[in-house]
Formats: sequence, C-alpha cells, structure tokens
Amino acid sequence: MSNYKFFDQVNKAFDKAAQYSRFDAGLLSQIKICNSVYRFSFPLKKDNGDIEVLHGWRVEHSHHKVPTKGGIRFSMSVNEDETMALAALMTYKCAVVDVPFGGAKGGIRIDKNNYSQDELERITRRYTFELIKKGFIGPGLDVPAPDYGTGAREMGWILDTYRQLNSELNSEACVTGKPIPMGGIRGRTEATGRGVYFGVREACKDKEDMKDLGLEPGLEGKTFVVQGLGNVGYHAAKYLIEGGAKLIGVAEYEGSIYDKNGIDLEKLMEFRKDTGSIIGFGNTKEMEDRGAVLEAECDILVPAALENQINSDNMENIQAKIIAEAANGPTTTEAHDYLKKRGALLIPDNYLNAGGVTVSYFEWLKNLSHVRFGRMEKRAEATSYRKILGVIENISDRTFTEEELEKLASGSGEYELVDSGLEETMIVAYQQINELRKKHDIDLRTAAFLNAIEKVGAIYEQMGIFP
Ligand SMILES: NC(=O)c1ccc[n+]([C@@H]2O[C@H](COP(=O)([O-])OP(=O)(O)OC[C@H]3O[C@@H](n4cnc5c(N)ncnc54)[C@H](O)[C@@H]3O)[C@@H](O)[C@H]2O)c1
Repeated sequence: MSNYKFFDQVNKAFDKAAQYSRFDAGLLSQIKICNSVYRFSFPLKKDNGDIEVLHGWRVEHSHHKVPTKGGIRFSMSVNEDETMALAALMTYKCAVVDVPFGGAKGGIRIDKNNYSQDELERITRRYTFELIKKGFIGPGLDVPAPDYGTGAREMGWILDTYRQLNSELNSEACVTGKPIPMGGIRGRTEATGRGVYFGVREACKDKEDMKDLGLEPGLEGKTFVVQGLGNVGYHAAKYLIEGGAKLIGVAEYEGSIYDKNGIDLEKLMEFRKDTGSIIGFGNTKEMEDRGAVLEAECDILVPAALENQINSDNMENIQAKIIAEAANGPTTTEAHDYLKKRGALLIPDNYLNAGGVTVSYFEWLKNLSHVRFGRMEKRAEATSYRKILGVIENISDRTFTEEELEKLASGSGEYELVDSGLEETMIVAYQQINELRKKHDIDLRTAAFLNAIEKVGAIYEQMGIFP
C-alpha cells in the first residue's frame, strides 16, 4: 500500500464522472487542480525544553467560491498528497450540498497522543500564525474547522490566536466548530455523524435498492459495524442506533470487538474512557486484529477513521451490503469497483460526511451577522435571524411554517433550527445524486462527482478568466 496516492484516487473518480458532463478538457482541469498549496515547517519547544521541528500544510483547492473551507487534521498520515486530496473532496462536497465555499484542507503531521495539552496549544497557535502570515485564514479567505485529531478546543485556540493579530468585526467567522461561548453553534459537534445517519436513512428508504440487496426498506433492525469511535464514528453510531439499527462490531486503534446480540454504545464509551481500550468490554468477542471486524457479516459498514481502509487486501472479505463512507476516502478505487460489482451499495464520502460543513456554514453565517441564535429580543437580531432562516430554506428547499418561525425566532430553538436545516440538506442532496445515478445508470460516487462538476463548472464558465 506504500504507493497509495489519495489525490490520484479522487481525480480518477472525477474523470469517471466528467465523461457525463458537458465541459471541455481545459475547464475540467481548471476544476481539478489545487489552486494554492502551502507547505511549511516550524519549531516546537517541548515541555522538557527540547526543540522538535514539525511539518504542516494548508491547501486551497478551488477559489471558484470564497472563502475556502476545510478541516485541520492532526495525524501521522498528513502529507501533501493527503491534504490535496482532502481539499479537493471539500470542493465537491460543498457543491453537492449547495454550500457556497471552495474546498480547502490543512494538517500537521503529528500523533497528538505524544504531546501534552500545553504543547498542543503551542502547536495549534503557531500553525495558525503561519496561516495568518501567508493569508491562508480569514472570514472571507479560508475558514478551517475540526477534522481527524482536532475538535472544538483547537478551534478555540485558532480563533484566539487570529484575534490577537486581527481586529476586524467578524473575526469570529475565521474558524468554525468552535466552543459555543466563543461563537460556536449548537449541533456542530454531532453534525457530521448526524448527517451520516440522515444519509444512510435516505439510502435505506429506496425500496428497489433494498430489494436488490435482499434487505427490507428502512433502518429498523439493520446490523452495522463502525470503524473509529471518534467524533464522526461515535455520533453516526449513536443516531443509527436511535434510528433502529443494531451496532454489532467496533474497530478502534487498539483492536476490534464483535457481539451479534448488540453492543451498548454508551457503556462501551464509558468503558473505553476508564480502561483506555474497547478490548474486554461486556460479552464482546475480541477479534484477531483491529481491521478484522470490517470483514464481519453485517448489513452496513461505517468506516469513520481514515482513508484507504477498504482496499485490495481486504475487499474480497468485506461482507457488508452497504458501505457508508463516514470517513474521507476510506475505499480505494479498486475496492470500490470490486464491491460495486458484487452488488454492494456504496454511499460516497463527498455526500455522506457533508453534514459537518453544512452546519459549519450555519455557524459562519451566524458569526458574520453577529447574531445570537436563541433568544432574539432585539429587532435587528430577529431580522438577521430571519435572513439566516431564509438561507437555510434556500439551500435545503425547506419551508418553515409561521408557527415554527415564531418558535425559532423567540425561543431557544438553535439546535432545532440547525438540525432541521441539516436534515433537509442531506435529503435534498441524496435525491439529487440518486436521480443522476438513475438517469445515467452510474454509481452514487460518480453521480455525486457529476453533480459537483456541473455546479462548479457552471460557475467557472460564467466567471471567465482573469485577466
Ligand atoms: N470531524 C468532522 O466534522 C469531519 C467532517 C467530515 C469528515 N470527517 C472525516 O471523518 C473521519 C474521522 O474524523 P473524526 O473527526 O471523527 O476524527 P477523530 O479524531 O475524532 O476520530 C477518529 C477515530 O478513529 C480511530 N482510529 C484511528 N485509526 C484507526 C484504525 N486503524 N482503526 C480503527 N480506528 C482507528 C481513532 O482512535 C479515533 O477514535 C476522517 O476521515 C475525517 O476526515 C470528519
């Protein structure tokens, strides 16, 4: 797997879809290319006084819309190829859910478990400073968010660092996924996993697809396995269980466990917090290695860790009927084609995990208008709030009733507002890609790419070329 090239994989999927578009080769390569790639190194003074040099990246894939938007990853897997691939996926993902941002991504090649909290704060602040120096962050330029290995805490440090060096009114909008008191929005933490749930639920409603898979329509009673119990995996699992599905297998860093009678997710999370591992939980059976449970018999497999997890080494052993790509790029091109051929339904990453950026968009809008969602005593705030509701209606085809509007504009309805916007967005986007898939007799990934290419291409076409 050492010759694995993630950006090539994204571009292969793009090329497959581009055949169905009306754009010429020049415009297609303009969509595909990464507009700006920034690689930098900086020193960290460790708690013990040692100096360590760290390597970071920020890639802005597409400036057809600004700001660009995408998470920041702390992982040993971070490199230029991965960051470019993830930035490109962000462009296509935003287009699929009609969120008006170009794609971006960033990361630092570290294992966060090897650093103290103080060290992580220094790393995050220095990384932010490097982005500020080069104009790779700002409410109208490029807006980071959490990704693998980062969360609200890191986003708070990013905002604070940005604010020390910029006094603009809307500085809160320079990053999303922040803690609520720092301008975050209710529902962002769980948004990606919740979006995964909405997406899987939509896919399971399709009677024809379910019949082809030998499954009943609906989520009720479907068994699933999740890889990665982090932000996305935990929340996806939580809402899938609430929706009637049964968790029967979990893969984490330390190994994998299986119990066909079902696994209690909350108790497992507590157990892992206490013991540092999922191994030994309840009546679960420990599997021989951490990837083994991906091959277990189940209806739905939810990879929610990193890319390249379902590949030529294990594809022939994967038994799941539905692969729900909560992570970015978990399935290689070869494995995708193999699984599709044997009749599996793959719900692609560039649709399925778009819930995070959708709610980040709501957070960014909230920060830009300096509006406090929830209690809206002031007329001006209520007006801005209505505007935001209008935007949500626009992107999601959702119409709020007068009663709902009253409740949202006067009560503590931020979470409900965000959640209904997210739900409608995921439903509408699924319908769009499913229609394209049926029209051209293509798979869902190709349909999602085609949907994005059509939208981004139309913008480039209208924009012309400067000078
Ligand atoms: N956080 C977001 O809002 C967001 C949005 C869109 C996409 N994603 C994608 O979702 C994936 C997960 O991101 P996250 O934010 O949940 O990260 P996270 O750091 O919160 O969680 C990842 C989890 O995966 C586990 N893990 C790592 N390697 C593993 C392995 N080989 N087997 C099993 N488990 C393993 C880690 O221990 C951790 O618990 C990434 O691909 C990310 O790009 C995240």
